[in-house]
Amino acid sequence: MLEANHIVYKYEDGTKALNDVTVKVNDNEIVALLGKNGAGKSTLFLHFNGIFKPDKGEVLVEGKPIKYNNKGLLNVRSKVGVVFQNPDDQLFAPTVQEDVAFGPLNLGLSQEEVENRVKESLKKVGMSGFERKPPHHLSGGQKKRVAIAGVLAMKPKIMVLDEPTSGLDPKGASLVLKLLYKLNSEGISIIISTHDVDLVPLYANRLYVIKEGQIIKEGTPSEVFSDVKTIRDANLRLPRIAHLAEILEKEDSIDFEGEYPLTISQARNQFLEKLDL
Ligand SMILES: Nc1ncnc2c1ncn2[C@@H]1O[C@H](COP(=O)(O)OP(=O)(O)OP(=O)(O)O)[C@@H](O)[C@H]1O
Repeated sequence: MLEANHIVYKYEDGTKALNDVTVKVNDNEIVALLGKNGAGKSTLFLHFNGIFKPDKGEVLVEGKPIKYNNKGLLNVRSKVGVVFQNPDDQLFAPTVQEDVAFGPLNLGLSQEEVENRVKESLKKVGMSGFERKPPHHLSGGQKKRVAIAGVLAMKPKIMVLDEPTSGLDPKGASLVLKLLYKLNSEGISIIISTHDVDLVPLYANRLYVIKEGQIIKEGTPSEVFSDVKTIRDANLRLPRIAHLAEILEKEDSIDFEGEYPLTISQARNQFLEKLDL
């Protein structure tokens, strides 16, 4: 569905932000890219819809390399929707309605189709009724949802979200994640960047860990978080529940056999079994 193969990218000042990065999002997957500040997550994501062109390597959408001409980029942007880390970088029209309409208008769709898409997208993100508001009058969580609506209005097959829960309170974060989960169940493949290790096991099918512009681990949440050394090496921490299991293993000799629980339900099952209750 979406592939970045051996991407190398250097900024103009000489910072080598990506050094041979290969990641893949399969059909209908939710993939998370985990990495500390400055690891290269945003730089990689800006390659996914052709905003950045790699110095080396290539990005493929539905098996075809991105073409960096106007037609090619329009084609990619109708398939791959990128939601930036900071919604203020994305929302610039005077009203929510105009903002969400911007992408579909650029696709050359009829006024009627554009209006339908705006209505449908705002409904999906729970922002109907905000059409006339200026985006800068919205809260952080509302801005994120309008930014997502703007991408949804393009009817993408793949959504790329840079830290979709950062800066949101727990309820706001949970609303956004539930929305992404729903969109995924409707057939959209998703890749998210984050350092929120507690939420990741709840939604991601597969994880990549990036450090200093290189992928240092790939696998299911359980495979990745069982590799405690790599997680710490990437300057990340274990999910709280796994950390509790790690302490119980060290201090109370409870053997989790290399597979720490990551969610409350996994913990319940494993604790009941290990503690023989
Ligand atoms: N415009 C730029 N010019 C020069 N260097 C940059 C630029 N933007 C980012 N970098 C550098 O590239 C590297 C990767 O940055 P990037 O923003 O991709 O990291 P990130 O993983 O998204 O971090 P964060 O979690 O803080 O958003 C960092 O060393 C950063 O300082």
